Amino acid sequence: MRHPLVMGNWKLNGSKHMTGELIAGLRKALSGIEGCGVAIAPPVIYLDQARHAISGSHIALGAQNVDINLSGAFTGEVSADMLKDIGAKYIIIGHSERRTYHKESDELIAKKFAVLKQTGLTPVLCIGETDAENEAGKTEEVCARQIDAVLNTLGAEAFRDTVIAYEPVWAIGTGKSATPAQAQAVHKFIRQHIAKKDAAIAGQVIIQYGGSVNDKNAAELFTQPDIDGALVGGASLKADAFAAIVNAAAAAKKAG
Ligand SMILES: O=C[C@H](O)COP(=O)(O)O
Repeated sequence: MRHPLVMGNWKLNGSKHMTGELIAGLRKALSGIEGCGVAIAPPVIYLDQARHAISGSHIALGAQNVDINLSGAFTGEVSADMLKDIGAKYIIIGHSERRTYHKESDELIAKKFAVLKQTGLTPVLCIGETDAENEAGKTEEVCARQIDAVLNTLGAEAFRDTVIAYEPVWAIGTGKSATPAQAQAVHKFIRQHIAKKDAAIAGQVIIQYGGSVNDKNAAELFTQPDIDGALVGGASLKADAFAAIVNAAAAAKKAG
């Protein structure tokens, strides 16, 4: 039975002070929450501090990127082995900011997915269409292509115990979230697309929604049957807002 996962992607934000304060606030606000997984992905330089700060809590550690190589002459990169060593579990790959600013291709992202699986880490595969693609009615085509890069190279089994984050690019950081109905339609399409290869795998994969999720709109998004939590950017930088989103996911799980 799959469960919701709410994950905070801090992106390029934070400091030693902020990491300590935010995690202390989260621990307080999230104590006793059940039925919803929680993870945070601070910048890589704060992972070790964050690992100590979340120790003994239900908050899992995540990271925002990984290299396809495990070691060697790859200046500036961070490997899956290193992320595992530092205690990270959920690793975001294919975020639209990396696809856009770092020109990451579907093929490269599929390789990242593979190295994470080999290392025993959990990929959080971000997919989603741009505004222009949405306007052109290409949402399903784009999402299918981004999933197929993994499906066609690693097979449906690779999606066991993994996470997909549907993040329409036009909704990220804009304050303009997809409506619950819009998001549900795409999430259903994603699950059905994987189910064409393996229904059991499709049924257990966690499909998060991401894109301007906040403490006001989260509850309604989580009433949708194929939305399993959220990948949260801006609102994950405030303990109260992030905790409210986690609470909404836990309440939705309890209700239904
Ligand atoms: O990874 C998170 C997403 O990019 C969403 O960011 P946002 O919540 O600031 O729109």
